[in-house]
Amino acid sequence: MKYISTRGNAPELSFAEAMLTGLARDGGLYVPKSIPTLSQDEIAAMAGLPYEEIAFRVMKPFIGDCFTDEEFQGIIARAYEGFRHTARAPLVQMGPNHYLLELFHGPTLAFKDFAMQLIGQLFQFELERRKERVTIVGATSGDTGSAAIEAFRGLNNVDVFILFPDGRVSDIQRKQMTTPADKNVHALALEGDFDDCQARLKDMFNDFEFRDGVKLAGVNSINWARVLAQVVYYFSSALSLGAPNRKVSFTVPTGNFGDIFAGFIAKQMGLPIEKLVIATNQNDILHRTMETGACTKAGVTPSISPSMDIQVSSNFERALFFAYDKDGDAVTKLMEEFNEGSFTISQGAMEWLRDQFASGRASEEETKKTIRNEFAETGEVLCPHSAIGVKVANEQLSEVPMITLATAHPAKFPDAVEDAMGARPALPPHMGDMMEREERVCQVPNQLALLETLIKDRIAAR
Ligand SMILES: Cc1ncc(COP(=O)(O)O)c(C=O)c1O
Ligand SMILES: N[C@@H](CCOP(=O)(O)O)C(=O)O
Repeated sequence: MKYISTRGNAPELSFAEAMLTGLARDGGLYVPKSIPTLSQDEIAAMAGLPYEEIAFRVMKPFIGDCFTDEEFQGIIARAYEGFRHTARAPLVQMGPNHYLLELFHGPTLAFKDFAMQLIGQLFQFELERRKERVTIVGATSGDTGSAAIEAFRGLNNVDVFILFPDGRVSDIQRKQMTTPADKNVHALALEGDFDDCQARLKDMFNDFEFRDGVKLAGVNSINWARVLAQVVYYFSSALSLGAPNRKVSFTVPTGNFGDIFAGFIAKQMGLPIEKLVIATNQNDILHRTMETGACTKAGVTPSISPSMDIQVSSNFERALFFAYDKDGDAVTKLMEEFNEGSFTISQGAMEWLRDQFASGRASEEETKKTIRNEFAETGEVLCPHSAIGVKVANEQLSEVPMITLATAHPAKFPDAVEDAMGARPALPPHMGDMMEREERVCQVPNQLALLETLIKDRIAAR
């Protein structure tokens, strides 16, 4: 199994190499050269199996010979043993044909734990085997950062630096990133928004002297291994509702497009998915693009769903690569135009995208109303991101069962939830004292050179 860049101008890599590399050296994102498929019988045979076994069968075709079966099964077992729900990703019925996939039972209460716990184990295994160390730099709008810190804290062969937008994450998200005392964890509050954090991260990858000097690695969904781990719960949830003999649809609260792209991969592998619905908040560049064919930056407006406050949606590039028939030059050109503010998608590519994805958006008021109404009608307390999914899913319901991804625990966003429904969701007991814990954070300007110097100095001081 080989991986190629969406910009067509970087070396082909194995799974392990692509995982440790992060962003391709031509600025693109790694994707599998061809997407492996599972037969309907192979999918049917997974019904009723534990999550870990489904994970093994779904991901194995993508890893080539990088790990033996025994090694990979051990890695998966260790990744999910800390989850607080035996099903790992349980389904809850919201209506006659609508289900919620609860993805917040991992250690940091967000769907990011599914991938981050796995790549934490994969990195440890691979770095020990190679006797190497790396510097992880991550950009976060709140959840990726906390999940990455939890997965990599305390490791000797990894330093983890997390850039988050100062003042634009929830208090709990900030505390999750700034309170771990481990010496290898560095929380950096950047002056700017998430797009600035992600842009500086990509700049660091494109500065080869810095990249090679610190042995830079990435754990955002630019890293293919992140996307792969997220493919699994599309299978596990669809199987619970009768796949492959019954089709299902998914609605996915979307920001950086990683989670819904994982759904696209599940479909390409043979999982019978009727619809994949992109749900955005008021920062609705993806919804506008799907409607008009023009992808135009409009600046980020802070919302009550801060983890989705994104305009430069990294993984959309992976979708474009497939929409343009794997033409790396065409993708490079679009991305260059986007750097200037906007690009227009060709009619053929747009038809392909509309065939693969539907879309919708939720305003701030609609999000709050959904939290309030769903609690009254079903008893389920939704986080604002999940509520956006539910609002958009409700507009797309049909005779095919709809699964909406609940991407975070409501207690990560207590102010927004309380404002919407008048009650404050409680944190699980292991995080009950979170607000009293002491913080360690460094405020940083949005300047590449200063950030690189800070990272190099911190590593040298270790
Ligand atoms: C809670 C939550 N929901 C939804 C999203 C959007 O996911 P993606 O970026 O994979 O589209 C994120 C972060 O990206 C998130 O943290
Ligand atoms: N919402 C994310 C943004 C980063 O997304 P990623 O999936 O590319 O890591 C966050 O919470 O940080």
